Amino acid sequence: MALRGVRVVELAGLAPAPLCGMILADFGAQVVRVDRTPRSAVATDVQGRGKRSLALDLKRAPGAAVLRRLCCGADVLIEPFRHGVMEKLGLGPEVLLQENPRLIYARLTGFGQTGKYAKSAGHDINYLALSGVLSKLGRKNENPYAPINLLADFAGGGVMCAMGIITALYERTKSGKGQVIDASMVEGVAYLSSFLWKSQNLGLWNRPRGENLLDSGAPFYETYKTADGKFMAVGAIEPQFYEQLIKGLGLDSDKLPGQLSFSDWPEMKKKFASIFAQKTQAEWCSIFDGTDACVTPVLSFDDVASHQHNKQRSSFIKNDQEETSPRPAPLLSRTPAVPSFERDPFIGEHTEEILLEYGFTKQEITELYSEKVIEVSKPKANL
Ligand SMILES: C[C@H](CCC[C@@H](C)[C@H]1CC[C@H]2[C@@H]3[C@H](O)C[C@@H]4C[C@H](O)CC[C@]4(C)[C@H]3C[C@H](O)[C@]12C)C(=O)SCCNC(=O)CCNC(=O)[C@H](O)C(C)(C)COP(=O)(O)OP(=O)(O)OC[C@H]1O[C@@H](n2cnc3c(N)ncnc32)[C@H](O)[C@@H]1OP(=O)(O)O
Repeated sequence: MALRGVRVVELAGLAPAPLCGMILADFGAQVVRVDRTPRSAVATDVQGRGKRSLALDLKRAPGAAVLRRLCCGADVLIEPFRHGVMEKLGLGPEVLLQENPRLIYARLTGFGQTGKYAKSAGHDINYLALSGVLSKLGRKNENPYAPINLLADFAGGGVMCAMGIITALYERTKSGKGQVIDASMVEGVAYLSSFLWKSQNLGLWNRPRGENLLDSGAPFYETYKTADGKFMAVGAIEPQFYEQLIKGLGLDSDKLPGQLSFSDWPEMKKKFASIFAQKTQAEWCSIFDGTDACVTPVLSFDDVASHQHNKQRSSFIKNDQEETSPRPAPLLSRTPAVPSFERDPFIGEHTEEILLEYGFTKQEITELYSEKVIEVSKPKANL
């Protein structure tokens, strides 16, 4: 796998950092998740695939010292706390990079390491709001709408941070040096929205929210309910594809207003909606599959893995617990990701083996354990 041999220490966090660690693990990195003690706490990381867990109390000086030693032997540290937390623990970048100048110290936060909000709490919706992107999302005459926590937490956060780490790893092959990554989700999601900024002069966004080409204003870029209560997604932007949509709907384009006649869009939406409501999703699929009309079913999580196209590409996988999830993307031809099929780790499940691997002696481990700096958890037998 592409990242084989890369050693990552991920400090347990809420949602974005766990995705970042999981991506690196899927592509072959050895990811150690540092969980809090006590180990009786339930892991909140549902993206623990391929990781091992070490339970360590960072608030105690010997615990912080353990992390410093781990970072001496690691390539990457991912920390998900607000600015100042690591410094307070004596684990700031100036300390860790001095001890290991090759370390890539990734700081994945909402607001970044500097600025008015650097020390404030926040969540996806707040980062999305501050990036300007949230103001663009939502239907006509409705409040801005945050599409789950996908955009800031995961796209602008976890994925962007993984990109930063891989870029820094590549740069290190030339310089031999690590560096600090200040991955702010506000900036990550703003960067992700570059197209919106760069396309402003094209007139794509001149109208109020929900009345533009790609923000649910256009009838040919919309979802429509079918006779069986399901939905179809329509993305027929280019005129040649729009023509196929019109044909599939059984309409005659000579009798319709022009595709880009904004004032007719609300009426056209009503027309399309009433036609889509006359057939089931399966019936619409049989009409549009194999055409270039850019019309696809809106699949539920129940249906997605068994859809023929996804099945043909094995886009979804089942782990040993029979849980379905998306296969890592993108597909690399020679060195594809090989996700673990095992269950996620329990908190502290691998404490001892990780410490041994990072050069701690049995004696040291016993002392850390008796001082309650680390915790060790053995999975219970399934009786
Ligand atoms: C919208 C999403 C969030 C969705 C998350 C949900 C999926 C989950 C949220 C709540 C979960 C539920 C809940 O936990 C209850 C149940 C628990 C059960 O176990 C499972 C079921 C639950 C129902 C559970 C289910 C789900 O998991 C939830 C519903 C987001 O937007 S996530 C993005 C958030 N933002 C960031 O990550 C940006 C950077 N981080 C921050 O800004 C802050 O960390 C944040 C998120 C605001 C939290 O602030 P907080 O004050 O809590 O933390 P920090 O200031 O960062 O400081 C951390 C402190 O912890 C100490 N520490 C860390 N590690 C250790 C250690 N190993 N040992 C000792 N101490 C440690 C550290 O020193 C800091 O201490 P101080 O505060 O004293 O400095």
